Amino acid sequence: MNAPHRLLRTAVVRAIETSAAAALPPQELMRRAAQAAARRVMARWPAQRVAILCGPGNNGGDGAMLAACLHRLGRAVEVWRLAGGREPADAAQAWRECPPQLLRTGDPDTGALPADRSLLIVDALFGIGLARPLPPQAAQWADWANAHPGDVLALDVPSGLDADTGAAQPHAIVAAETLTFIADKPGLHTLAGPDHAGMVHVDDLGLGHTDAIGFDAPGLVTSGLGALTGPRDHPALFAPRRQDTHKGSFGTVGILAGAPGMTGAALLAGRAALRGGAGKVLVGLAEREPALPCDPLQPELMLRSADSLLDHGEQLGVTAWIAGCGLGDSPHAEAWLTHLLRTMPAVPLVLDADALTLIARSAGLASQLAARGGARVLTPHPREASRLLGADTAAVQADRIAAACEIARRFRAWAVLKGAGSVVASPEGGWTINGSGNPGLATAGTGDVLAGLLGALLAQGLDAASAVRGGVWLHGAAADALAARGVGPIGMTAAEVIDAARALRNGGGIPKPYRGKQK
Ligand SMILES: NC(=O)C1=CN([C@@H]2O[C@H](COP(=O)(O)OP(=O)(O)OC[C@H]3O[C@@H](n4cnc5c(N)ncnc54)[C@H](OP(=O)(O)O)[C@@H]3O)[C@@H](O)[C@H]2O)[C@@H](O)CC1
Ligand SMILES: Nc1ncnc2c1ncn2[C@@H]1O[C@H](COP(=O)(O)OP(=O)(O)O)[C@@H](O)[C@H]1O
Ligand SMILES: [K+]
Repeated sequence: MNAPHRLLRTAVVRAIETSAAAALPPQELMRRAAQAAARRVMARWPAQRVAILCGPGNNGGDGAMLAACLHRLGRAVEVWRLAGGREPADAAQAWRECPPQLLRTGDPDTGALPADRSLLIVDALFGIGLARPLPPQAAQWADWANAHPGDVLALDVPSGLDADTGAAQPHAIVAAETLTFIADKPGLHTLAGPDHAGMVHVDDLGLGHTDAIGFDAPGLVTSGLGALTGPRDHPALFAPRRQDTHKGSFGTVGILAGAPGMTGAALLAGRAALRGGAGKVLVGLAEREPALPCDPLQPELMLRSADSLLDHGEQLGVTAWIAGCGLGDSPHAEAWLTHLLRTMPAVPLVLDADALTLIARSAGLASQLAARGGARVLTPHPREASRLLGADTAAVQADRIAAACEIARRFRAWAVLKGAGSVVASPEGGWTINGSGNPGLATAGTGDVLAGLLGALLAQGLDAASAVRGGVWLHGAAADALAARGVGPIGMTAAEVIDAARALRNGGGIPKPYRGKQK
């Protein structure tokens, strides 16, 4: 297995920074940050004129030192320095080293600079230290940078983006690229992070792999240390199948879903489970007498009534359950879910959509869930998460990592908090952010497809961590593969995601992460 792509919350970055700085000559980390930025500018923007916008703290210090480096390399570079602020020692030294003739007074947005791709703007206004709204002058400069037709390179974090949560202030910088220092940060990959950070590059400032750095803060480690999941983290998805196998080798998925009017949700989950590789898929429709005898477009699915499936799940050999997609929240739905939670307690279970609403409003169901022995997976979108936590949706989105970890802790289950940069939290307290996916998934039915894929992977015997993290990655990567060939993001459909996921598992090329805004 590859080393994980670490994501560190600011408190952990600060702890590493402090211990590393104590062991190094003064200014050394900032010097390394500026040199890394200069290397990136030389490689990616070899001919552009460079305008560097600097803030009052050490992020501005990085910018001042970058200006000095680029000047030494013969590049045309100009620097604007935000008025006011308390100047840390490293930044003060950086300004002493910045040749004064590079410094411009006034504002950069006067029309004197070229308004085209021949100008690179570097955002060194604020990094991980911004704890207040952008001051008015910084907001004005950021508006100008965001309207610029050429690229913006953000140092460490796009100014105005919260490095921990991905929450963006009004006027926050929208960068083509972010060069982030010491380690990658979760806020660059969830919520508004991907829209503001663009492509993220990491420079560890020579501190080595962050796993190897000792930092004396165990409390920070559980909450502050996570990982970004990418294609190399999920080898179990791509394991070749043995020849000597049969349909019983790949598990049976049982699905409790699809109240009248919502049959499609059940069928999408069923098709995703089948094409996600399950040997057999049984769909128990949430109707007394299902109106649909079979799915004419997927006749391999075995349709039953919910009662029949729940009564015979054990005989039918179900190896993973999915419940909730279009299930409804009627008393019948609650009774079926109660029945299911008592059924085959060692079998893995994925709860989505209405099943989450039912769990949220019944302490009895929640404790039945926690009492089960097999893997338990909850896949809320932010609204469903808010019900599970008894908080409002804004509070969930204000710290998606904290929300996902709290759901996992409270319900003793895996939690997938969906949306751009889905957060996956384990019942043991670990968290990851999924690095695949794009707005093509913002369409009805893709959540049903995710539930189907997760159920299929669990039924096939993947361990819970591989099934949940791998399934979430696969779902997003399928959408990325579709977008890369023009099937979306606009107009992508949930059913298309299923076939793209199947192609990836069978050796289809791994798509690059989707990045929407490229000038
Ligand atoms: N230290 C190191 O070893 C290394 C650090 N590195 C770099 O340093 C960055 C972190 O630097 P930082 O801590 O100085 O914070 P930064 O992001 O520059 O912003 C805070 C500054 O802005 C000020 N300020 C905040 N809000 C404000 C407002 N609304 N309006 C006005 N002012 C406001 C705030 O003032 P204060 O709130 O403290 O009064 C403070 O002065 C990090 O992201 C990386 O780029 C790298 O060189 C690697 C080595
Ligand atoms: N902008 C986006 N970027 C990445 N993934 C997204 C985006 N919008 C939606 N998704 C993903 O699509 C799925 C939507 O699930 P959900 O909201 O439950 O849809 P539905 O209930 O219609 O099936 C989730 O996996 C979510 O993470
Ligand atoms: K910045």
